[in-house]
Amino acid sequence: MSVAKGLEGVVALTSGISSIVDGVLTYRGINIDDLAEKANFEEVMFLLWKGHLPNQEELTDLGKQLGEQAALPEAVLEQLKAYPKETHPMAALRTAVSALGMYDTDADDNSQEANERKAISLAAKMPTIVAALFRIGQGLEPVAPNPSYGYAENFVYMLHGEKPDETAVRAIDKALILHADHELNASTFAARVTTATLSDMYSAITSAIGTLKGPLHGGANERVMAMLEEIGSPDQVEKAITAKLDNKEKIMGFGHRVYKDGDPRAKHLREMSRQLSETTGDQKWYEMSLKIEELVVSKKGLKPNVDFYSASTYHYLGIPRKLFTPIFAISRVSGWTAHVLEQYADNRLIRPRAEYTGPVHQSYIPVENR
Ligand SMILES: CC(=O)SCCNC(=O)CCNC(=O)[C@H](O)C(C)(C)COP(=O)(O)OP(=O)(O)OC[C@H]1O[C@@H](n2cnc3c(N)ncnc32)[C@H](O)[C@@H]1OP(=O)(O)O
Ligand SMILES: O=C([O-])CC(=O)C(=O)O
Repeated sequence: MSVAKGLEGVVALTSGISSIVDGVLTYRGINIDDLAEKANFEEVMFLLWKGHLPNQEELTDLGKQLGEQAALPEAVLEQLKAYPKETHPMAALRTAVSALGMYDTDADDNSQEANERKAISLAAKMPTIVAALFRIGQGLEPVAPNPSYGYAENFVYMLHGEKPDETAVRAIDKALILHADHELNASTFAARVTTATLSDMYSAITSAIGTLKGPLHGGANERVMAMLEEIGSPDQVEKAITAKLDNKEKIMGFGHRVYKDGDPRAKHLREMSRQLSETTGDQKWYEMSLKIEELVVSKKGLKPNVDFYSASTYHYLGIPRKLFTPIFAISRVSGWTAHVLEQYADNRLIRPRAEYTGPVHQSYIPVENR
């Protein structure tokens, strides 16, 4: 047996959802550059789930369903208030999504129809959970969703309790589009492994959230912000990054298992960060990020991934850093659930092998002789 450590380069399954070919990312064959500029996130969710862009009637219907299903079961809302205050919102989100499964009487109905309904319900409820966790953490009452708002608009509304401004809504909407799906990344793989045992969608999404939380995956965006705050100002960048690299520390938000010549999503987030640095009049975070990019590219040949400029972008939007990875999850649940649907449609248990490297020919020794 030959081992591909980290499964690098292993093609584990076929998928018709998103592709990365020669550094170009597409959802259902549509370049994400196009989607980021022209679509809204509701269209992208529909595209991922159904395989084609919605017509106006389908889009209106999806918006209606998302609005109707955004409220949480009262018991789940009460649970959120009982979680320890210092819990990371990704841990709380993982637990809350798992709890949602217990309040869905169809949780174990794995028909296509029931799973499509659950995909919409999960996508509708995750922003409500994240916004409620944020407000509870601030000692505030959660704000109930407003079904008349669009998806990104409703999320920002539930965070702050007031009608959000258009710039913030469009920025969040675009970020959600850019994070929606990404072929067989670690959290999507986790969701598919869980699904392939014929377990339920809530279990698969719980696995995926736990996997996204890690700093080598979605958890990197929060660490990027921590690094920017730790460095403090553009004139400290060179010293701090050189020290980290000399110390063999990884620079969060750089490098990628698949993209070796740059992540196509990063340019959109870089531009969003630049624009927000101008509109807020606060250049510091964007300038620091640019300097870090220049240094890491020249010293290590590593380019920023999707997590790098999302950090300064969210910061400019007034979002606290503990919510960065939960916002990633709010977007990626669209891709995860699309992959769960695809896995059920043509399932086979996912069970690779391990090369055994432990001791051999050992005998049992009774406890009194050990
Ligand atoms: C949404 C996402 O999940 S995007 C990725 C988010 N994660 C991060 O930003 C964390 C920082 N980046 C990393 O840890 C990695 O680049 C990963 C996890 C994204 C990819 O990992 P892999 O494909 O396994 O690459 P691996 O970790 O083996 O790195 C290869 C070499 O590049 C170096 N390297 C990779 N990324 C970085 C980095 N960010 N900073 C410094 N060095 C790095 C490694 O130290 C290694 O060097 P070596 O060969 O001298 O030991
Ligand atoms: O594909 C990966 O390995 C990680 C990534 O960029 C993502 O999940 O968006």
